[in-house]
Order: sequence, then C-alpha cells, then structure tokens
Amino acid sequence: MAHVLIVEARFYTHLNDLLLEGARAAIEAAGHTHETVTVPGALEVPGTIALAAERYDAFVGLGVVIRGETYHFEIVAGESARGIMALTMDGLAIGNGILTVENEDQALVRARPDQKDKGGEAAKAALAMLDLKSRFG
Ligand SMILES: Nc1c(NC[C@H](O)[C@H](O)[C@H](O)CO)[nH]c(=O)[nH]c1=O
Ligand SMILES: CC(=O)[C@@H](O)COP(=O)(O)O
Repeated sequence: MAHVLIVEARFYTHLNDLLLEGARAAIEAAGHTHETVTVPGALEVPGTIALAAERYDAFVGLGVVIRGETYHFEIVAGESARGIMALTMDGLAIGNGILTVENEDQALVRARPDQKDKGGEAAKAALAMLDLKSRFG
C-alpha cells in the first residue's frame, strides 16, 4: 500500500474540489491512502513536493491555471510543469494534474470526475510511476 500526497493549488475553489474528488477516488480505488496539502497557487506545487519528497511514496499536483491578459499565464503554467518535471527526473513518482486552460468552461470539463477526470488521471499516473520506480529504481 502506498501513501500519496496530493498537493493542491487552491486558486479556483469549485474546480479544485472536482479535481480533488477525482484524485482521491482513484487513489482509494487502487487501495492506497492519501493526504492533502493546500498551497496558494500552481507555482508553489513543485516546491512543496520537494519539501515533502522523503515522506511519501508518490505525489499528485492539482491546480487550475486560466489564461488572463498578460504573460503571467505562461510563467505559472510553464514553470509549474517545469518544476514538476525536474522532480520527476530526480526520481519522484508524480502525476501532474495542473490544468492550463483558456477559460473556465475548458477547466470544468477537464476537472469533472464524470467527464475528463484529470484529477483521477493524474493520480493514476503517479501510481503508474510508482510501479515503474519499483521495477527500475
Ligand atoms: N494565476 C494563477 C496562479 N497564480 C499564482 C501563482 O501560482 C503563485 O501562487 C503566486 O505567483 C505567488 O508565488 N496560480 C494558479 O494556481 N492559477 C492561476 O491561474
Ligand atoms: C495565470 C494568469 O494568466 C492569470 O490569472 C493572471 O491574469 P492577468 O494576466 O490578467 O493578470
């Protein structure tokens, strides 16, 4: 049984709740346990995973980044993904469920567990990486 840390950037509460629901359901369906920590925004997700790296078997990053008027979108979307990928290359089992979308409608379809269920998908990816880690690590 693995213990998974969900790191959720609580920027859009109603969308986060859906991502969390999907991620938690996927982890529980696979017979694992989880805890959740809430951080201010997507940029804080990789740093938080790095701080907790030794304490959990796998990690799920959740959040929603919606394009605004400025270049800030590129920074938040790109740097959060870059940070998560850097930690993945260091050998951590992580699923990236940070949505990077043009508008709220796109986010809603992707967050809803009965639609694209990107929270659940990210949790399954984290567990798949954990399996690969035990096989090759
Ligand atoms: N605009 C969004 C942000 N921005 C906040 C940053 O992630 C960060 O918390 C701030 O710059 C302080 O370091 N975060 C999201 O998760 N989603 C956004 O759409
Ligand atoms: C991530 C963003 O683009 C964002 O929420 C910031 O919006 P803006 O560029 O309009 O300041």
